[in-house]
Amino acid sequence: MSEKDRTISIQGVAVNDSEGGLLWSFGIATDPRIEEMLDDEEWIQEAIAARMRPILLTDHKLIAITSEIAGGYLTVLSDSASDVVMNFILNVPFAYDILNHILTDPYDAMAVVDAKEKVAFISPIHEKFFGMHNGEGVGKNVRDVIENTRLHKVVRTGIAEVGQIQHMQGNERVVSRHPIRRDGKVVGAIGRVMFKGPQQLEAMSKRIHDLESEIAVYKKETRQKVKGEEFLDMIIGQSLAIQSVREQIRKIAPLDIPVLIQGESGTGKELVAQALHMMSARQSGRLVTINAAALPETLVESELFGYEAGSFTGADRKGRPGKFEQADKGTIFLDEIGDMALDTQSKLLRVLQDRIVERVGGDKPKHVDFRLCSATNRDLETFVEEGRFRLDLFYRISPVVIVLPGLEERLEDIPLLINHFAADLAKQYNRPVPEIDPDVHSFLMEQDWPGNIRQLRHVMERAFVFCETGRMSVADFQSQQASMKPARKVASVTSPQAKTGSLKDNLEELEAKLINDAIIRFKGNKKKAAEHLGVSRSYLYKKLEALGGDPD
Ligand SMILES: Nc1ncnc2c1ncn2[C@@H]1O[C@H](COP(=O)(O)OP(=O)(O)OP(=O)(O)O)[C@@H](O)[C@H]1O
Repeated sequence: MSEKDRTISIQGVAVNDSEGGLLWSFGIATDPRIEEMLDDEEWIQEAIAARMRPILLTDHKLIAITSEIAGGYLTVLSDSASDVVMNFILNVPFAYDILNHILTDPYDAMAVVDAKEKVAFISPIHEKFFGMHNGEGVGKNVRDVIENTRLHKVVRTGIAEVGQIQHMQGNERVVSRHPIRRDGKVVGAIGRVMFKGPQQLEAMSKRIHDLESEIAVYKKETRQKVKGEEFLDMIIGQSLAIQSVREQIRKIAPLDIPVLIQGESGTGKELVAQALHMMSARQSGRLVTINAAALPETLVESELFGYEAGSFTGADRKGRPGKFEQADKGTIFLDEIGDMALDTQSKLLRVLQDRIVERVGGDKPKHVDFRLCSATNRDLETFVEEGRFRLDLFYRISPVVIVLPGLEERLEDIPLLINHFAADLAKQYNRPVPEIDPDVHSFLMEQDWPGNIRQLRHVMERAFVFCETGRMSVADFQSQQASMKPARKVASVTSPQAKTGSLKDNLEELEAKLINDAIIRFKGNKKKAAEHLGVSRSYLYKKLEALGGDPD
């Protein structure tokens, strides 16, 4: 503050004798209203006690500071600052003491600079901290007094800096710096530094850090859960059987244990594998699918383990990671594992035991971290008995087994599935969602579904594509009846010719008939026949083989 400012703010002075009588007044203190106040001993005693007293006149707001002097009292009257300051002094009888506390608080030091960046005030504790004696810093440029200060910058920019860390005397301190304005103009800046014990600060910062990490973990878990639940919701159905499947997935997914998914073709094994992956902690890794039935024997090793550059003719110049490497930190989904050649089974077993892969043509074994999920529509136990599947591999892949029900075990889910596919197909073909006649539900619930949900989807798709009215009726499905004979009626037609009365024999016979019809209808084209039946090609080949037909 300049000399000029200082004289301007003092508006008047008065001297009282020791009895409280007014002896002399100067400036605004000569105003009769003020003189009357000052001439009152009680008022003087109260002013002494409070150290600061407000004087509110209609045209003036003043602050009186009264001190004892030899033989009487001296009162200095100055202009009040803002209304807030005035209210503070008016309402807090110990306002002076608070100001004194703020200026001398040993845990919360203060420094004030003027517009010329000179130190106008610095708390005694702060001065001591910098090894200066009382008053030594005042009047000096703040940069020469406070290490790493930015108060001069705050004076220049007028921008506050709150909660920053300042390195001083080998310590990290939390500081806040604020510009101070009068009539909109920056007249100085105030800096405050927390001098709390370093242990307290460290403990506080550690606690904040711990809480932040905890929150991050919860956030990640919630995100994973929400994302995972979306995949679980994709498994449509409210039957007890499908509810139990969803419950098993929920329980098993977070555990890093191998899972075997068993179920007929088209029952949703791949959907389950996706949900298991997305509901596990590995969801940000990849879900890599290997179709074991389609693995060409000559390329098994390079497919599964990858290869190094130039390891065989036709190999990629840079080399390529195999499926296991791609699944590192993720999940490997071995689909149709029952159809895996015995030789390949041994190779697979080695990786499952050691979790180490070596690229073809390479010499650097690599550890891979994956969760194993396998699926089959085969009866693996029988395969093991027949020597077509390794027992040790069977144990490795099946600590937990999820068995998916065939569609005939949950016919009550058909209406839900129909609605789901209708909405899905409408999206896929960019058409409005069709209305569905209620008797479509009962009609489709009466059919036989050897190809399960995949077959139901195909049937829906064909009907949807040809339905031009925006309303699907039974007629839209009747044309496809060759591929979905009514289960109950067919059973009664075929039972007289069946070898025995058992359901299994009847179903096998019916299946053989349907396959035969499809092969005839598509003039031996197995791809089309499999599509029409809603089964995978490999399933059709196996069936033809079993029926003694020519799979090729
Ligand atoms: N519960 C279900 N809800 C909705 N769609 C399903 C459901 N189950 C299967 N699907 C759908 O049926 C089709 C076949 O499912 P998926 O490929 O998962 O069967 P799969 O058991 O793996 O068959 P395959 O053994 O022939 O490979 C997919 O289009 C899938 O989205």
